[in-house]
Amino acid sequence: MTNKLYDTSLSLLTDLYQVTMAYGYWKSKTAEKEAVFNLYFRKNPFNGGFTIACGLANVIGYINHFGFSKKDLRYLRTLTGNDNKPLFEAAFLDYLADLKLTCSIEAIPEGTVVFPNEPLVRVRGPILQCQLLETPLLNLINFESLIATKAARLRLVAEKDILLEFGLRRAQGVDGGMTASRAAYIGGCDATSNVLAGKLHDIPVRGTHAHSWVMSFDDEQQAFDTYAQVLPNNVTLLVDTYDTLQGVRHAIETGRKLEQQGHKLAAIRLDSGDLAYLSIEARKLLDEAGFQRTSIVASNDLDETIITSLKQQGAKIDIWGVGTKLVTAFDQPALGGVYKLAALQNETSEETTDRRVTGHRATDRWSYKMKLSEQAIKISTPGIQQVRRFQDERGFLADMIYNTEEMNELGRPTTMIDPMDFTKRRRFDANQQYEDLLVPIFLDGKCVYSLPDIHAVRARVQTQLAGLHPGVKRFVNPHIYPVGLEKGLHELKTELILKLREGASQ
Ligand SMILES: Nc1ncnc2c1ncn2[C@@H]1O[C@H](COP(=O)(O)OP(=O)(O)OP(=O)(O)O)[C@@H](O)[C@H]1O
Ligand SMILES: O=P(O)(O)OC[C@H]1O[C@H](OP(=O)(O)OP(=O)(O)O)[C@H](O)[C@@H]1O
Ligand SMILES: O=C(O)c1cccnc1
Repeated sequence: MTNKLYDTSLSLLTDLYQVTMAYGYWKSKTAEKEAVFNLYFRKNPFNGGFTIACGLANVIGYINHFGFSKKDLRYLRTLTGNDNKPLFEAAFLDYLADLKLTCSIEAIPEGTVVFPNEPLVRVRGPILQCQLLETPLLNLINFESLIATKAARLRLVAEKDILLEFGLRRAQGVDGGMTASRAAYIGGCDATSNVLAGKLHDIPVRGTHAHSWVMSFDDEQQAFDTYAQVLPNNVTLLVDTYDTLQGVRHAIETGRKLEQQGHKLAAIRLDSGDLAYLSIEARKLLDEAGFQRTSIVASNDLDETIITSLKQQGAKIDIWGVGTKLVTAFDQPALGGVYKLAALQNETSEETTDRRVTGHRATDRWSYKMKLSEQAIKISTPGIQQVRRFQDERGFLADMIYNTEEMNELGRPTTMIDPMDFTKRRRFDANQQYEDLLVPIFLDGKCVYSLPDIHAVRARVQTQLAGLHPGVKRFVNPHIYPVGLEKGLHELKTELILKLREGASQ
């Protein structure tokens, strides 16, 4: 976990504007006002049809260690405005020194398939605290979900083959590498080459050897034989340093010597050239020499498109080593998750106003909030949101976002409306099977969630993917999984948009 790596307070791991806004709330005496924020993304990455939720374990670690240390506060005290005077007054820093998070947080467990506009995390608590969490939560969830999704895509194309994550050397810094290794394993990799990730996250570690090993000997045969003598129980030989097929013959020769000593040649690795042609030819040479059980590993800038193509070409590859394009999410370097204010505790004076604004039943406690935009996709959804996933024995049918406050009053919602086209509606009858996806993680600042181990999270990804229709999982123009708003929430949102637009034009 992040905090194991950086043994220090991470509370300053945020954008300055979160601290200046926190100061603003404190100064204007609204810091304790209860707010609700939702964290969600607007588009699946890689032009795909699904996303894998990941990063919650690090969120829990971050929040459990939250607190401004003396050094943090000393640093904040040095910050100045454009008049060279301190940005924050001392009493605010004293407030931060004593600050303990009391937020209640619900989230969708790691390893769940999720879709655009669904709240992955919902934070409820004093607005100052919710605000301070925006940047770290986005940082933690966006990257890990992105990499877990990439790995899940690789797993889909690799099918039953072994998938190794080789990315550390190309990762975005130390934490990029550590976090990517964790998320890649959760998404579907079988092991990583990253030894520290193996130790900290309990991920299996695997590896072969580099060209330098071969180059450090006078000839390739000597290099292979020596490697096999030193590590007879872990022999995967990289055969492409000089001439790949000649390298395979040298590996076979080493394999024969290994067999005489009761060991086996586990695999050879191809790292350049035409991987389809070379793997087919290498397979022939190995089989003819009686090494049918020796596997072929391939690496070299692989991604899901190349692996698909290699499989279509009949490549004889059993193990895929994927680095750069996995850990850097090469074709889409960020998931665009956002964190938006969705409700604010009502005060008596606002209650009346809000009732008038929304004309809604359950607005006594909350003023619902949303961000308007010229772009429909950027309009946020108000409410204390939950996601209800309807399913049957064949898999997932649709996800309905609803307002938990409305549920208390209206009972079970049954009509779901497509947010992009309100004429598209779907009814779910009362005995339709469902699961509510967000579960309690923190209650008044106290962690109430017991984290599943990483292997269980990894297994969850596969069961979740099995619940999706194949069309949603295809890479080219995937079928769009239905996600809609519960009718009451749709109406609330529509009323609020109309009201805000009216207000803005006055
Ligand atoms: N048969 C194939 N079909 C599709 N893509 C392939 C095939 N064989 C290799 N590739 C991919 O083609 C890309 C470029 O390979 P290229 O031939 O430039 O590498 P190379 O021969 O190893 O050169 P270098 O030594 O610079 O790495 C790599 O991403 C590799 O995975
Ligand atoms: O290609 P990736 O998916 O990132 O997988 C990791 C790469 O790292 C190693 O190469 P190295 O960096 O030593 O040099 P190379 O690219 O010249 O092989 C390995 O041989 C792979 O090619
Ligand atoms: O073990 C390997 O073969 C390996 C590890 C990291 C990067 N490339 C290859």
